[in-house]
Amino acid sequence: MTHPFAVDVDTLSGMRPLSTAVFALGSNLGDRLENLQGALTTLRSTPDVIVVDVSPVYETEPVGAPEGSPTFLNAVVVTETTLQPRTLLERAHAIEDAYGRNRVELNGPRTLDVDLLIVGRREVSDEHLQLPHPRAHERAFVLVPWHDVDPGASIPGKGPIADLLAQVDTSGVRRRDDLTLED
Ligand SMILES: Nc1ncnc2c1ncn2[C@@H]1O[C@H](COP(=O)(O)OP(=O)(O)OP(=O)(O)O)[C@@H](O)[C@H]1O
Ligand SMILES: Nc1nc2c(c(=O)[nH]1)N=C(CO)CN2
Repeated sequence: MTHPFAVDVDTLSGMRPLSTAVFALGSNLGDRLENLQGALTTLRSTPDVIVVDVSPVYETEPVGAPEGSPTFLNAVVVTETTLQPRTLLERAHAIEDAYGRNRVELNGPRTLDVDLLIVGRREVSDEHLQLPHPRAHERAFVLVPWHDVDPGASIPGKGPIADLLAQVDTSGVRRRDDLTLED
């Protein structure tokens, strides 16, 4: 006999809580806008991920990259999702791979970089995933576009992004109103 309080797996998965997951997109190789657009389109079509905000596109000076590296286009995408952090990282890697990302050269030019900045207030630290992203709080190319779409956001353990933004040098970050990511 079925227990009167039995709950099947589908019902349980339907009850998973929504978290805000924020992604940073970056490209400094190939058709940079097309690469960011491809990442956004793929995120939009990812089951259990709802895109709620997309930042303007910024042209940014490379940080920590080899001398003479091309400038990046960067943007931030805010989502609501029931997926777990590790699953989100897998989705991010799959999107990078689909856009020809070569992950051999550290900080080298890349067609597409998809970083997971936060997943709600989750903190994760293992060899594959760190949450919040360990460098998000110090990166103007992340904080400026993120602040545009969610000025009240915070990075767990680091504080409100508005405060973090006030502490970074934003001179290498220039909004490109002529370039927009489409729905
Ligand atoms: N929050 C995170 N988002 C994305 N990747 C992460 C995160 N935490 C850990 N990683 C790991 O970092 C590894 C290297 O990532 P990646 O190649 O994108 O680094 P990078 O873009 O060169 O530098 P950075 O991590 O500073 O942006 C990935 O394989 C991934 O497993
Ligand atoms: N301006 C800029 N600099 C970077 C970027 C990036 O997306 N934009 N990504 C890096 C590694 O992920 C290293 N340096």
